[in-house]
Amino acid sequence: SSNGRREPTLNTDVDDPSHPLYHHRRIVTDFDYGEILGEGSYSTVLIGRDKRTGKQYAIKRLDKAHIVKNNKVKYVMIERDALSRMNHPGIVKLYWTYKDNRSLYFVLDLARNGELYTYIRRLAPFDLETAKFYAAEILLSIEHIHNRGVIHRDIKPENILLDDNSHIKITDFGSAKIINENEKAASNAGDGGNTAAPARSFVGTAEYVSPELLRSDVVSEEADLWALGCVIYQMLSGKSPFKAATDYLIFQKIKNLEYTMPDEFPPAAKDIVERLLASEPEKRLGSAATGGINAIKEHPFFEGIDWEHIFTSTAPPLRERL
Ligand SMILES: C[C@@H](Nc1nc2c(c3cc(-c4cn[nH]c4)ccc13)C(=O)N=C/C2=C\CC1CC1)C(C)(C)C
Repeated sequence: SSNGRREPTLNTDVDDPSHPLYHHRRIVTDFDYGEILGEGSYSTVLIGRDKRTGKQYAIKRLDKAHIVKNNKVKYVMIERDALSRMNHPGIVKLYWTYKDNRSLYFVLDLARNGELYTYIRRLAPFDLETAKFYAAEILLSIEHIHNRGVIHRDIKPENILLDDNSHIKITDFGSAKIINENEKAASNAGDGGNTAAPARSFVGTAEYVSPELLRSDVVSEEADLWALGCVIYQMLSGKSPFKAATDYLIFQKIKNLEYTMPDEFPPAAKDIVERLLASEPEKRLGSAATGGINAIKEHPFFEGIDWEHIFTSTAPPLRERL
């Protein structure tokens, strides 16, 4: 089988009484709705409580009219398809979807400790062990996303949530790209230049955008590894590597690879960040040419990480609990 079984996409005829999951479906009145956790451009994420079980979830509510008016239906379907393929502790799980006459609802894991961004802003620079731990969990989650034929394309501290035990949950697949089988095969056949449609229309968050996207080259999995490099840099320095007053100036810095390592930057981390922040995706640590994701796992920066058990281990104390 190909790497990562193709999970069935979320099957809507769960509303059909003959569907095996018919009795598991949910409707809007099954939940009490609580505080708003975050606002996306086309969505609101709020706390939902399942009236039957009392369990709390994050509920992403999308306004149907708004989505249709702004031609975002495709992105909503991609997000739902991408989320439905995921089955990993480091990625928010999608439990059900339902709709009413105004909105679409996604019911997902609630990550009670919020965004990694909040911790970086208040506590960075992290000590090396803490940065190593979170970098390892992010890497394993990115590996799973890629194995399920998805490129996230918007990995950043705001989309890396922390659960009750301060383990990560990657979220927001609204910018994801799904590599369908024949595209993957073709790009493996080496003519990736023209089959993997270069994602020109989309741009993630300026500070984490990969140089290949700015050159409007083909964007592949390596774009998520570039973003990982930015996040490691940010955990260990407190700021993202390519900062500037405007997006245009940020893009210039990225294209010219204009970033500096602060003096106090831990040497063990300097090398891996430099190898992840490689302009050419093929030369980037973790690309197929450099040995894939295993080449990252084997880097000395990750010395001592127990890859098999990290998600069930005790997360390092993030000094001050928010
Ligand atoms: C990134 C997103 N923000 C958020 N999205 C989700 C959260 C979430 C939780 C807190 C939080 C929890 N405690 N304190 C803050 C703050 C922001 C959150 C969650 O728990 N579970 C699933 C989520 C999203 C699922 C989505 C893939 C469909 C934006 C800003 C777009 C609304």
